Amino acid sequence: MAKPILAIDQGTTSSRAIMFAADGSPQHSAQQEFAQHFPADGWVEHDGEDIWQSTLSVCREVLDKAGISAGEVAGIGITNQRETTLLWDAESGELLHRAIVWQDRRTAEFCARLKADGHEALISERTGLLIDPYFSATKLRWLLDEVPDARERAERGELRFGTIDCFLLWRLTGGQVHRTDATNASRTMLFNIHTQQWDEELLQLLDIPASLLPEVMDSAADFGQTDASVLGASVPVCGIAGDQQAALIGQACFSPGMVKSTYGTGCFMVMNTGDTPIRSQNRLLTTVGYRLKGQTTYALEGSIFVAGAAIQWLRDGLKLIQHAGETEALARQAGDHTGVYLVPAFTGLGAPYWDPTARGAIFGLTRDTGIAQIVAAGLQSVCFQTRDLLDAMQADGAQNTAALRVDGGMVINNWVVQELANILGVTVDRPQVTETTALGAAYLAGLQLGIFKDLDDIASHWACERTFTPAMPEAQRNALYEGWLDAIRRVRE
Ligand SMILES: Nc1ncnc2c1ncn2[C@@H]1O[C@H](COP(=O)(O)OP(=O)(O)O)[C@@H](O)[C@H]1O
Ligand SMILES: O=P(O)(O)OC[C@H](O)CO
Repeated sequence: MAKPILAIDQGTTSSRAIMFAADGSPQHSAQQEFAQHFPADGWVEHDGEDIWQSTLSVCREVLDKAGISAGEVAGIGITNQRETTLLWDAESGELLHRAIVWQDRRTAEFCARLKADGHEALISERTGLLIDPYFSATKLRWLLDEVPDARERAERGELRFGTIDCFLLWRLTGGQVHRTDATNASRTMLFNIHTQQWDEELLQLLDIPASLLPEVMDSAADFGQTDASVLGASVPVCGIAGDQQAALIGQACFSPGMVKSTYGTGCFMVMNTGDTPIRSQNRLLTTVGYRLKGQTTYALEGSIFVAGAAIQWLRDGLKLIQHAGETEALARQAGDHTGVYLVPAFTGLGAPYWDPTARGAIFGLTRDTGIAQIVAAGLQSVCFQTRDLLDAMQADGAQNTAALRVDGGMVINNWVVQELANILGVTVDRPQVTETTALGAAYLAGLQLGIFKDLDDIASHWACERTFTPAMPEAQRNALYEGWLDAIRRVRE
């Protein structure tokens, strides 16, 4: 029997490892949360050592649970929170600063200056992105400017930059391999998605020394062998993709027009657009969906910064609930027309608004409003934000959005998924395996290892667990959504 595949899913709030059998079924998993640091308004950091230690520990735990040694694993696939930026010393591996997380807005002013100086057209054309603090480039520049001696050391070639995949690969290989894949590179705002190379002109514009950057590989490739001392044996790392692209693969969205939406800390809707990098007219991102055998498949993406994070805030900030799981029953109690809207713009608004200065608000409170109504509004905000994205995608010409494939930690909540179908007015399919991010990483590794023949072979493994069909009159759907748009207008004033 073919050996299993170990998938590492390094997410925003936790690190996970899942052992997949050679047929793609999940066998064992381990998960560890780690600390979030909020040193100033709009700043979000992770300790790179926490990321590394939690990843190592879940890998060891999952090997233990499976009762096998690392030598019995066919290969490793890595998927990761994207854009989050680290800088380390090439010799000692010492990190120069905590990771600046994708949600972090500290470079908003610098981004505004880049826009005012008229650089957006060039950056968009080359990278498919918009100028926003979300992407790695301005975070890296901030590190070079603010960490003592960093720029001088970078110019002497002593430092390495990496997104989380790249950092984990570096550590797993004992500091031997400095590589990333095309999906992660496409989120840096330094990578030319047409030529599939780091863009010299953008490096100059942003004052980033090229020696910092990793080699960019296909998403299924021989990235390197782990150092035997790390997991107890040397294992090949043969798949890497950013988590939203990995979910696209795990959801088998391989034909142009197929869309998936993942609900974790944030929400990311990604549509396969085939070999054409479609330029959005509605402030969506053009990005690399996956690159296999040198062939790039592009995608259109809508990124929302706060989805499950709103539920965490209800739990940890407002202390209205003790566990995310309680929200489903509360939302059912809330009643249909509460008129309460929660806009979770804690770190600004992502697609399609891209407003780093907006902040959150709750509207429509009355004496009848209680915990249930606020919780329901928190869950609904995720559905309304998805509607913003779907409308933008359809305005960009998306034809085939009759069914949306969903996954991520939030979709366990049946109320949310039903409400999503209601507010979108489209069918929503929830697959049997909702850990599609890790599954996508396992598929990539499996492709490289020859465990899966091709994308058709992978697609044949996708199975729907439940279909949610819209059950709300159109007039009600539109009236509810109008209320949301009004709330958005008010947080942006
Ligand atoms: N039953 C639930 N209802 C609503 N939200 C939930 C539920 N269970 C988990 N969540 C939310 O899902 C998120 C976790 O999803 P996950 O995919 O693990 O996130 P990430 O990969 O970003 O760390 C958390 O923000 C949590 O609040
Ligand atoms: O950790 P997640 O699942 O919320 O995903 C984070 C995204 O990759 C950020 O772009």
